[in-house]
Amino acid sequence: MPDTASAPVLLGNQPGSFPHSVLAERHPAIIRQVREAFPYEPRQHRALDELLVNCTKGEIEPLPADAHDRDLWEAWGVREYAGRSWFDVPWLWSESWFYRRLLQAVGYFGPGPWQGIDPFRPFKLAELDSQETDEELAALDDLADRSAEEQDRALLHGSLWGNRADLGFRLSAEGARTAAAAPGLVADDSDRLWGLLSGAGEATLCLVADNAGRELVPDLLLIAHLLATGRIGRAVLHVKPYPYYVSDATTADVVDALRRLAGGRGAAAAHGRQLWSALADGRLVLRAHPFSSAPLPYHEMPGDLRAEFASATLTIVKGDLNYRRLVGDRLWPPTTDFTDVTAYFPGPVAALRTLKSDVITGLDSRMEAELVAAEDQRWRTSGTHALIQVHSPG
Ligand SMILES: O=P(O)(O)OC[C@@]1(O)O[C@H](CO)[C@@H](O)[C@@H]1O
Repeated sequence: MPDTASAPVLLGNQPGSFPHSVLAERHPAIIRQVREAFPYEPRQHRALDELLVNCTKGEIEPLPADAHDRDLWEAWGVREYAGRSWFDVPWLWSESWFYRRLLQAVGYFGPGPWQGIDPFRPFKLAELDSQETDEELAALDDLADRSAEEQDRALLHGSLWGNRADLGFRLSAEGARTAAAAPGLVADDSDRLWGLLSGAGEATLCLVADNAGRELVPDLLLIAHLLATGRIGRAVLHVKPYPYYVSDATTADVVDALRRLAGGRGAAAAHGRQLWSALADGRLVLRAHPFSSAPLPYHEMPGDLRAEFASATLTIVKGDLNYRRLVGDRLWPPTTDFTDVTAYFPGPVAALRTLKSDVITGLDSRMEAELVAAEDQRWRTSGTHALIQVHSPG
C-alpha cells in the first residue's frame, strides 16, 4: 500500500469532530429514544442509566462472565481496550461496542422475557409503513415501460440513494440535508459494475446490506431485477446477526420488507413474490455472519467469510459504515487510490454509499477541489453526496 498505511485511525477524542459528536451526543440521544419507545422495567432503566454514564464518562469493561459472545469480544479488542475511555479507542470499535452494550442493557440477549426484542423495531416499522415507501413502490409500475438500460440505472440508483434513509444519522443530522451545490455523485464506476454483471445467468452476487426499511426495500428490488434479467443466477444477502446502528437490517427486517412488498400492489407485489420464491428455491440466500457486526475493518475478516466473497462474481457493500470497514476507518487523503485500500479483498467488490462520515478514498483531485470550494468539509458528512466505486482484481 503506497501512502495508505500512514493515514491516522479515527478516534472520538477530538471535541468538535464528527466522531466525538457521535459518542458524546448521538449515543445518549439513542438511549433516550429507545427508553421512550418501550415500556421497560426497572432493571432495564437502571442498566440504561449505567450505560449512559459509562459511555460518556466511563471506561470499557469486560462483558459479563456468562455472555454468549464474551470470548469473541475479548479477541475483537476488549482484552486490549478494557480500562480505557470510549473516546480513546478506535471510533469504529467504540460505536460497535455501544450497540452491543445497549442490547445487553435492554435484555436482548436474555435469558428472560425481553430476549430478542429489537429496541429499534418501532422506528424501522414506522419507516416501512410510511407514505414515502408507498410512493417509492408505486413508482415501480412506470418502470416496466422503460428501456433495459434505464431500468438498470433506476434500480441501482434506488439502492444507492436508499442509503440516505439511515435512522441513526437522522437523530443527529435532522435538517442537514440541504440541496448540494457540488455534484451528487462524486465517483461513478457503474459501467464497470454492469460489466461484471453482464450475465450468463450463473453469476453470484453477494450484497452486504446496510439499513432496513427504505434502504433494504430498494436493495431487494435490485436483487429481484438482477435475478429476473438473468444478470445473476443467485444472490447472497448479508444482514446483521442482531440490531445494530439503529436501523441496520436483520433477518426479521428482511421478512418485514418482503411482507410489505408481497402484500402491496402492481410491480412491487410481483417482485415480492419473486423474491419469496427465490428464497424457497435457494436463488436468494440469507447470511447473518457474526463478523457483520464486528468492530473491525473487513481487512480482518475470518476465513469462511473471505471464502464466500472470493467465490462471488461481485460483492456489493452498502452504506457508510460498511465503507469505513471496507477501506479502513482512517482519515485518508481523499485522492487515495480505492484499488490500493481494497487490494486485500478476495474478489471483485463495489461500494454503494452516501457520504456520512469523514472517511473517503478514490476521488480525483478536481472533484475534491470542487467539493471543498462549494462546501468546505461538510460534503464528507452531510449525506447529500454518494459514490459507486468498483475494484476488480486482475
Ligand atoms: O452505515 P450507514 O447506515 O450508511 O451510516 C451509519 C452512520 O450514520 O453511522 C456512522 C456514525 O455513527 C456514520 O459512519 C454514518 O453516518
